[in-house]
Amino acid sequence: MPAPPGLRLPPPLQVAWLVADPMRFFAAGRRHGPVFQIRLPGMPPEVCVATADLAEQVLAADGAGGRAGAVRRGFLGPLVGEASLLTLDEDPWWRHRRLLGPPLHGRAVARWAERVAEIAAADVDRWPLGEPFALRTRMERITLEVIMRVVFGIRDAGRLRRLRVLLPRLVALGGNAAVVRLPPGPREWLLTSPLPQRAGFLPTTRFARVRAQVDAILYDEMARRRRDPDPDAGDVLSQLLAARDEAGEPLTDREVRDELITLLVAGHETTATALAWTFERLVRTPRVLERLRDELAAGDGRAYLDAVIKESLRVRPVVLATPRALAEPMTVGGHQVPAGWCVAAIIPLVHSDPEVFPEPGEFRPERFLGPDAAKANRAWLPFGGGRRYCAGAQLALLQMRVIVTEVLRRVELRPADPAPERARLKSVTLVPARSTRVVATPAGSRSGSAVTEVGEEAGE
Ligand code: HEM
Repeated sequence: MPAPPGLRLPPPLQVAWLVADPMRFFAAGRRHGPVFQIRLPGMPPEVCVATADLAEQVLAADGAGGRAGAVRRGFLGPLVGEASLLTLDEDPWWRHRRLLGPPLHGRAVARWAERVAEIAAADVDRWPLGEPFALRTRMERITLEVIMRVVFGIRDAGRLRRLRVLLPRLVALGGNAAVVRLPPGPREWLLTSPLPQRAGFLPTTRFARVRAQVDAILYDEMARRRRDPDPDAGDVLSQLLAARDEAGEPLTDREVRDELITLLVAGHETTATALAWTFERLVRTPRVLERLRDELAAGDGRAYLDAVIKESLRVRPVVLATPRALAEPMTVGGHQVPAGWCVAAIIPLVHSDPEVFPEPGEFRPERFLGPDAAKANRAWLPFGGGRRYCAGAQLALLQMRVIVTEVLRRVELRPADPAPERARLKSVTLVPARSTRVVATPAGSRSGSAVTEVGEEAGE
């Protein structure tokens, strides 16, 4: 069986192209066929696929030697640790996945709709009116607040104030190339030994200091809640402390810490970016924005709102790919892929297959409402798939429904600049290059639908 064809450029040029223009880079790979190979420096060859059927084959690797954790460990390990859903594989991963499932289930997160709406409303009320601003930054503030309050369950105002500063710093420094690209041995030495800890100018030292400050707060929260548990607290941290695995064992504090940072890293900027793209598309597609406003004002906008969110995540998916390192060889689209290589569904390519999504560049939520909705849903992969399907998808969708509704009932938005925003690569995500620059004005007399309606059905 032949190896898949691919780009012939040397790996350093491939990575330079990927960073400069991710969409053109993958479009160039796609010209070799729906299964193609890319080579990035210091990484095993990666076999990329571009259709829903092939993506299904790739995601089937999860049950057959495909390791998502092994791919992520190198760049996420220093931040999320070793006991994280993102970086674990096999049995230890499965144990964590079962313990994190219930607090993130649709029905469990639905009860947070009112809280999310309050957080969003308080933020929107502070937005500048009549002048351009970056909407993505505001969305990051809102989704960070959601993580701190409903995932970490922090109530103390002083702690919230400190974490509002520390958490974005932690994520930025933990993703800094000067920390991520170091080999594990020297990195561990720089992060933990007393000598380099005196050199405050080093990015590793700055990262280690912020990490220690955040960890101190989280471990203290855990100790308080263990001392004085609140059976009615619905936050994820409280539920994780109470959870027991099949052997009746709880997660250790270290494991809980790693999972809290995991939920922050996986859930904060991704959701903010998804919201930023939703508004970036809405303000440039007045027909859709008008219909959404009208349906929300009429009180039964849930179906159209969901279609808008799905279409936004289709046409501008936040996460680029679903890579798996292969412990066993596998066959994809008639090509043999050896053990040690990676396979990945490239989400924007799957989402722009004209067989499933005619005129794929058009922002048309009706695709998810009409007779072809079932076909569209099968090829819709913004949260990945297989066993490693996004653990926070229900929380992300709940936030998107509630926040879009709250924003539209409070302000009118228009683009600061008519040209659509390009996608820029930020780590493994695609973000709007200008951070969704918009101008807000107070909303007219129309108001949105009840937030409780939006939240109550999140478990569906
Ligand atoms: C719109 C926002 C989001 C998008 C687009 C997104 C997308 C994804 C994708 C594509 C994956 C990889 C799936 C795969 O490889 O097959 C993933 C994994 C994950 N996501 Fe999300 N995500 C979002 C929000 C969230 C939120 C809010 C949380 C939690 C608070 C979260 C937690 C996770 C975790 C823990 C994983 C790792 C799952 C595992 O490997 O078992 N995500 N997400």
